Parts: sequence; C-alpha cells; structure tokens
Amino acid sequence: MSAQLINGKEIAAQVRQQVATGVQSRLAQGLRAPGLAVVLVGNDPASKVYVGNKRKACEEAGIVSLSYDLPEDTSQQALEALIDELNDNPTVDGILVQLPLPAHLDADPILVKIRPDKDVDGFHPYNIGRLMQRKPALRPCTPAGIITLLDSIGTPYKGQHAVIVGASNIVGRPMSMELLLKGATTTVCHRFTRDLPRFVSEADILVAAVGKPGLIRGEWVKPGATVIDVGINRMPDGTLKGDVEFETAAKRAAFITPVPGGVGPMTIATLLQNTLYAADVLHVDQD
Ligand SMILES: NC(=O)C1=CN([C@@H]2O[C@H](COP(=O)(O)OP(=O)(O)OC[C@H]3O[C@@H](n4cnc5c(N)ncnc54)[C@H](OP(=O)(O)O)[C@@H]3O)[C@@H](O)[C@H]2O)C=CC1
Ligand SMILES: Nc1nc(=O)c2c([nH]1)NC[C@@H]1CN(c3ccc(C(=O)N[C@@H](CCC(=O)O)C(=O)O)cc3)C=[N+]21
Ligand SMILES: [Mg+2]
Repeated sequence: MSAQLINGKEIAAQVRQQVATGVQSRLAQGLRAPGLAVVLVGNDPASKVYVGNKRKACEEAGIVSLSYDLPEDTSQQALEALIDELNDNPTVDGILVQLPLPAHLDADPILVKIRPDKDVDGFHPYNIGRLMQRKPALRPCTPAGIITLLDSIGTPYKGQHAVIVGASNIVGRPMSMELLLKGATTTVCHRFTRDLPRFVSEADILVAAVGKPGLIRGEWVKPGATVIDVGINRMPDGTLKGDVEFETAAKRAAFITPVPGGVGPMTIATLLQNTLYAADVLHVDQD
C-alpha cells in the first residue's frame, strides 16, 4: 500500500473535542446544554446501532440526547404530532429522524415538517436550497464531514476533477454541490452512467456512495487520486466493506479512507457540530 490513510476516527475525535469545548463555553455563560432529539421508529438492527452511537457521542460532548423510540406500527399522524411537539420544545435544538422509516410511513412530509433551524441532518428543502445558493445553513452531515476530511489533508480543490459515484439526497447530490462550491469540476455518476471506469479513472477526488461492496475496482483509480469511500456494506461474515476495492485502490491512490473508521465517524461528529451550531446561532430567540 502506498496511499496515506485518512483516519476518520481520529479527526472525528478532534471535532467532537471542539464541540465539547463549545458546549462548555455555553455552560460557562449560563446557557443550557444543546439538546438533540433522536427519533427511531421500529426495530431495524443497523438503525439501532447507529442511533446508539449518535446518542453516546452526544453525551460525551455534553449535548443532551433526548430519545424517542417509537414502535414499528407508529402512524404517520403520531410521528407528525411528535415533530410538532419537538419543534415547539425550547430545549430541543436539533431533531433527527433516523432513516429509513418503516415502509408504511412517508418520510418526505416528516422531513418537511421539521423546523429548518432544527434540521441538523440538513435534509429539509430549505437547507438544501441554501446549499444550492452557496449560502449554506445546516449542511447534510456526511458530505460536510467529508469536506472536513479533505480539508485536513490540504486538498487543492480548485480545478480538480471530483467524481461522485451515487446521487442520493443524503450523500451523492449534496456532496457534488459541496465540491462545486470548493472550486472543483464535478461529475456525478449513477445507475445509468455509461462507462463508469472511464469517469473514475479521470477523478482527482473520488467519492463512492452507492452501497455495493467493491463496485469501484482498484485498477480504475487514477494514480495520486484521493479516494473517499462512503459505502457501508455488511458482509455475510459480519465484517464491513466499502464500495471501493480497498487493497488495490490503496496501491494507486495518494490518500484513501478506510471502512470502517473513515467517513462513518465523521458523519456523527458533524451531527454534533450541527447541533451546537443550531443552539449557538439559530433560533436563539427561544432561550
Ligand atoms: N458512512 C456514512 O456516514 C454513510 C454511509 N452510507 C452508505 O453509503 C452507501 C450509499 O448510501 P445512500 O446514498 O443512502 O444510498 P442510495 O441507495 O440512496 O443511493 C445509491 C446511489 O447509487 C446509485 N447506483 C446504484 N447502482 C449503481 C451503479 N452500479 N453504478 C453507479 N451508481 C449506482 C444509485 O443510482 P440511482 O439514483 O439511479 O438509483 C443512487 O444514486 C450505502 O452503503 C450506505 O450504507 C450512507 C449514509 C451515511
Ligand atoms: N436521518 C438520518 N441521518 C443519517 O445521517 C443517517 C440515517 N438517517 N440513516 C442511515 C445513514 C447511515 N449513517 C451512518 C452513520 C455512521 C456510521 C458509522 O459510524 N460507521 C462506522 C461503523 C459502524 C458499524 O460498526 O456498523 C464506521 O464506518 O467506522 C455509518 C453510517 C447515517 N445515516
Ligand atoms: Mg436555541
């Protein structure tokens, strides 16, 4: 392996420490700790693990985590009523509804109901619109966390070709906008892209966010590229694998993120940053 590993776990720990310091400074000023409401509907085992990690990270940073674990058969109406209540609760600075929701629930009306100034996931159309207009407010956590990783290695974005594989609302599309705002030339690849290997081979910055283990072959990677692997694929033997064939890609890349220990921990650290920002800067009228 010749690539330098981007240690997401370590950088995430630094970010969480900064957030903890920010929380302490609120307390020293006589302000309350920031509050994050985490809503989990149903019993999906992976969601339970993620939500547990988010709650633990909150508490370590001094953020109050309010847990709302709702049964699988929760109605759309009941979930919307909970959002109304959290929107009006002055001790709640951030609201996160863990996705995916059970199949009988419609996520869109829920996400639109969350007050934009409490939307710490950055999924509300208002926050997506702000990002599109180059006036970001609350930014989606995974793409924003990836920018923190790329900044940490001194990425010279301007004029670089950034190729994003995957075009979801929560990762691929906002990622392309973040990189565009940094001055990269961006290409977004998706299901209908013809000749994926050609685009990958032209990427100075490659972000893979598809959810298919090893889809991106190491021999496609441009020598000297920076490779960011968002994919989290649970293998039959219980191990986690990214979307990039790690061993071969690491021989060609200059920088690469591991799975686990890369982007995942940054997503959680960025959620804490967003929650502190929501408490410090947004809806301060409530305090
Ligand atoms: N580390 C972290 O913090 C996070 C990790 N993840 C992980 O990242 C991965 C992607 O998540 P998410 O964005 O939510 O996934 P989605 O399933 O919502 O989106 C996947 C995207 O990949 C595209 N795609 C599917 N097949 C191909 C293909 N063969 N070639 C090119 N593009 C393809 C889809 O295209 P189309 O639009 O045409 O359907 C879609 O745009 C998952 O493994 C997920 O677990 C997700 C969020 C956070
Ligand atoms: N409203 C909402 N917001 C989200 O941000 C959101 C979501 N729903 N639904 C699911 C996806 C996925 N996601 C991850 C977060 C952390 C890790 C993470 O910490 N991963 C560890 C490994 C964890 C493990 O061992 O399973 C790592 O990569 O090192 C992974 C994935 C957030 N998501
Ligand atoms: Mg407030």
